[in-house]
Amino acid sequence: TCAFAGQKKVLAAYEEAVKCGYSGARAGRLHTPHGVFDTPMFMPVGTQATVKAVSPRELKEMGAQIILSNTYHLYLRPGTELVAEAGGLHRFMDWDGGILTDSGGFQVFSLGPLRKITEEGAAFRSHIDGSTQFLSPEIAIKAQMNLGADIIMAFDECIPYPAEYQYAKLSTERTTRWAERSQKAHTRSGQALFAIVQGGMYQDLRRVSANDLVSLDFPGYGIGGLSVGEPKPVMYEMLEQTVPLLPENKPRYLMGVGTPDCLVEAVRYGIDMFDCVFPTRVARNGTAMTKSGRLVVKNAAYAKDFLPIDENCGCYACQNFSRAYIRHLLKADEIFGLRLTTIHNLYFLLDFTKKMRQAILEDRFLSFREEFLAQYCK
Ligand SMILES: Nc1ccc2nc(N)nc(O)c2c1
Ligand SMILES: [Zn+2]
Repeated sequence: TCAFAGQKKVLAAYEEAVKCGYSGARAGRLHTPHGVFDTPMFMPVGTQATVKAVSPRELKEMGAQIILSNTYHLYLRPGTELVAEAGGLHRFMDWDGGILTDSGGFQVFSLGPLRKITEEGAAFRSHIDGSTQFLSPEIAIKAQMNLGADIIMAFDECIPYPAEYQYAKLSTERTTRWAERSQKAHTRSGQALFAIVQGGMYQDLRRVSANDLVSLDFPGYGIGGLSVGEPKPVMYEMLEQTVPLLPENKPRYLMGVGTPDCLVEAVRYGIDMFDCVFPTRVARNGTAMTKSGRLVVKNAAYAKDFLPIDENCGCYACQNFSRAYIRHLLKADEIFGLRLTTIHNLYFLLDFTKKMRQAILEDRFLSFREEFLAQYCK
């Protein structure tokens, strides 16, 4: 194992514990006002100030450290001033762990039906009431300061896939100018602002974006514009181009990823943080995640299967209930069924990142990756 390299800096400081093997994989610790958290880490998504179908107490029990919320949604409803009056997002949703808020960049482009992007910002129609709305770096940062998350994101444009080179170039350059405006608008101490690398699927634009943002000196870096429909090998190629340009002593956050096979590849390239709606979303249509792939517990095959989803899983669902019972609940549209599949899927990913961290610390990450990928069918 390589030597320890850590330097303590204020907020979202990244203390690299161990770098191993011939991969970029590393195990670190992220310092925030709400605690010190282990990486690699998976962050459950709580878009509207709740991780759908589970309580903060259950999240704590399953080992969640930092959870995500979305500025776009909370800005539209109930409003970020209201959350500030309630004492901030931690108080509002009774979560005393870490919170990271996304800036709205992605949601505007994926949710807002009508949108117009200018140098100033993005005009869009609210998906709730169709009203005309506008987000800019200044508005998005002010909203995130109101919410009071430990880590907030610069306002960016998530470039759609595919995109013409020229469009990707102009958009990436604008995202860098927006990052600078985000930095200037960010006046709340005790809160870390991460920039977001863009560049589409173009190696040179990815490198320019990373270099420009690193020279603006942020405490951490998101990698955006990926997991937007591109083939996985293309995503990995963009990681290979981008991650080595980001400072070793700062956290790297791959946004919107993902499935376990993507996580283990991204960790190999040196990613520390992940978020994805996938585990909670597929849980709600009765799909459970296992180390051998997906198990659609709603299928008739499990009607009389009295084993748990996964016999080796330590989660509340697998410790107490059978596939037959969970299938029955899902078929009967019982809310508890969704809760059990959600609890299992979140526990599975949180436990998976813990296993990757352990493998890195014991300098056996590359063999861990091999074994996992051999068993996991995509
Ligand atoms: N795949 C994703 C997911 C979330 C994102 N959020 C922001 N702000 N920007 C992106 O490019 C994202 C990409
Ligand atoms: Zn389980």
